Amino acid sequence: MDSKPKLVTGTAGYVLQDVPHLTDYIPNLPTYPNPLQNNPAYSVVKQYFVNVDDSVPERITVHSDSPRGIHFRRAGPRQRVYFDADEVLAAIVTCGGLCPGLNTVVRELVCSLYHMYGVKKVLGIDGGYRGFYARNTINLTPKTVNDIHKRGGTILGSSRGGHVTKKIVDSIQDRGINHVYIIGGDGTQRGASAIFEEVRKRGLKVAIVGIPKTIDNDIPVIDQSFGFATAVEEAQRAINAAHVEAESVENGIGVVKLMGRYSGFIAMHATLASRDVDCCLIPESPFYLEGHGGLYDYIEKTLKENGHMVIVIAEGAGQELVSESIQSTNKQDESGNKLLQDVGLWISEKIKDHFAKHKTMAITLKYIDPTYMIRAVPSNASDNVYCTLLAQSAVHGAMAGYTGYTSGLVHGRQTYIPFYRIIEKQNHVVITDRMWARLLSSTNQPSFVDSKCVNEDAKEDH
Ligand SMILES: Nc1ncnc2c1ncn2[C@@H]1O[C@H](COP(=O)(O)OP(=O)(O)OP(=O)(O)O)[C@@H](O)[C@H]1O
Ligand SMILES: O=P(O)(O)OC[C@H]1O[C@](O)(CO)[C@@H](O)[C@@H]1O
Ligand SMILES: [Mg+2]
Repeated sequence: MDSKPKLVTGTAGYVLQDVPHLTDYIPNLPTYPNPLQNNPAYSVVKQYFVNVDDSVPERITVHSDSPRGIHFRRAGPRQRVYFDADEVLAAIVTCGGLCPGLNTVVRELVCSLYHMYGVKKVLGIDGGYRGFYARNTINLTPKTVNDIHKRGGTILGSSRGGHVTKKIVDSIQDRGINHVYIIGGDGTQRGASAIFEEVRKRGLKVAIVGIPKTIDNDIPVIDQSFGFATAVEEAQRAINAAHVEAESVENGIGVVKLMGRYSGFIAMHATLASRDVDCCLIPESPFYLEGHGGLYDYIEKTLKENGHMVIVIAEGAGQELVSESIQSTNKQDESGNKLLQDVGLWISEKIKDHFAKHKTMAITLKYIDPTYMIRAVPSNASDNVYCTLLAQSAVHGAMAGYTGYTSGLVHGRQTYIPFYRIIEKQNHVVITDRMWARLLSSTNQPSFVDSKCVNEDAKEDH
């Protein structure tokens, strides 16, 4: 059975959704003074250690009569730790699709363990979850990871599928691993939660820590996932190319397909950043092609006014329309994620066919699909800083005996979030939210929705 959520309540409706601690199921664990107390880099910093009561609110927009609401435990170093440095054998694994910053997180986990806590035994698990069953692991030291943040991808390798909880925990137990840092998206965090439950059931002194990774930015609760900003930045190159191509010919249309299986954050942010995009189509906002207020109408109007246009489409957008014209295959990847039809190619053909058939105007359309280019690059400077803080927070938490949590940024503060909050749902663009309204007013595209049909319950402020 899954462990129960740990809730701490206080006055005025205060709720702390706390994370598990090793002492919840192992009594009388010895503690040690935090070695950072003797580290000149940290000991001079006033209030460096986090107060045990510090927590971060989930919602920061409040009214005078609002209850204090849900909070998460603030991340950071504690006065006392539950592991002696020599006792720790840490393992790091990267799972799921690539994302800029994976190598930075790996590097900073290794360096934080070594330099802050004096932990010398750190293993890299080769090729995702299935690597736990493999014979080989990769020895990680500050020297071997020194410049890996300059490279895209992950030096550890990654994979989809292959998660067998019991076999993974057997491997953790057999090897004597007692810190497990699991970097990955929603599927990975589900896997990490299952590993935590099994570890707890077996009563093992093993900290299981998740670090959220996804360029789709579809992990809930956290402000933004690492690598997302880099992916959005890289997407600008494709949009720029589409714009240059489109404005160089009469009635030129540039179509760019960007990643985003179920969430259109990359497309939305890339559009807002670029200002050259006239229409952004995302999975959360159904659209239609024909008739008044449809896409064809809008394209015709924009071309008449500007002579060219750029359309950005997220890979998961309009899948229901694609399935109407191409037979849906229901194919899945090894992790069980549905494999999508190529909506970029489909919409490009539809637009070309429409204008050829109706002969309203001659158009030239160029389709750009940067796919893996936006996630295979190394992380940019701000993502590198973000990855560093995430990794350091993850290590502080494990050393302090916390477990079963994802390390994440909430309103600009590092926190420890219980797995059940991370895996309960996916983060989506809320089309009744101000951010989408900002996009609509920047592109001037039709909203494709009838305001009367908007579900009031779906409204959320950002
Ligand atoms: N429900 C689950 N329980 C246990 N393991 C899971 C579950 N879902 C996925 N996994 C495992 O997690 C790993 C990664 O999952 P997935 O391929 O879905 O990528 P992800 O972590 O969601 O990242 P992304 O979607 O950003 O690429 C895989 O090894 C998969 O087997
Ligand atoms: O081809 P792969 O490796 O399965 O990855 C594709 C998927 O991974 C992601 O980048 C992250 O989930 C999605 O946007 C995309 O659909
Ligand atoms: Mg996923």
